[in-house]
Amino acid sequence: MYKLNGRILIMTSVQAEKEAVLRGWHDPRVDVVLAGVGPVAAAINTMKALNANTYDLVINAGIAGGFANRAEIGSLVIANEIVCADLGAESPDGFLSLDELGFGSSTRVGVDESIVLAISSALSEAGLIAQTAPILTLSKVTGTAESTEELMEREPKAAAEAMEGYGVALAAQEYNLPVLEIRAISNTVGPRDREGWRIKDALISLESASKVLMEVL
Ligand SMILES: O=C(O)c1cccc(C(=O)CC[C@H]2O[C@@H](n3cnc4c(=O)[nH]cnc43)[C@H](O)[C@@H]2O)c1
Repeated sequence: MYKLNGRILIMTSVQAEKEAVLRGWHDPRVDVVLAGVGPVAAAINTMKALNANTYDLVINAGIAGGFANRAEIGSLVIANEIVCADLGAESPDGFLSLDELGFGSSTRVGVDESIVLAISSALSEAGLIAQTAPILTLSKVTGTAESTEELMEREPKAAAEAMEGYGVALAAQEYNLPVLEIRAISNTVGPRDREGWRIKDALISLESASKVLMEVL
């Protein structure tokens, strides 16, 4: 069984996500801090939080879009890799990541496999629908069939996309801290349909997951 010894920083993008986490996770070892929306705000605000206090683990938690037939609405995805999916260059032959362009900055951040395994097993044992898979970070919500298809082809293992994970992960890396990204699926990635977002359902899943995380970590 995995048990963390120390303090945990949880970054959520908005207040509703913060409240969902705090409804599930009552723990003096935990601070839940707002990251803002997007990877840049998330990196800046995570750095500020890490500057102000000492932590042993950083978690980015929130809602996300799930790719069709990979992650259903209301289910949970725990990142086994945090991938920056739009940092690079378009070309007639497809997207070129920063790594492929030779800038030497990795756009993929790894996670501690033992923590991820412990969490996903505990979530499944608690009866929640959970999987581990890469989670993509993008600066904008994918909103057309073409860009969805391109992304799914380019990242065949990715189950979800959100907008903060990579920013939070880079800040955690600066402090040599392990990082996790946990997302509850609110919508299916595809042509923009804001009415179809099931935010309430996703926030309930996030609350349930937080209860389990409190027991595991
Ligand atoms: O309107 C509300 O009540 C509300 C409650 C909680 C969260 C929100 C947000 O709009 C959060 C934005 C946040 O969600 C992530 N997200 C969700 N779906 C996607 C997606 O399909 N593609 C990319 N990001 C997505 C993202 O991390 C945003 O920061 C509203």
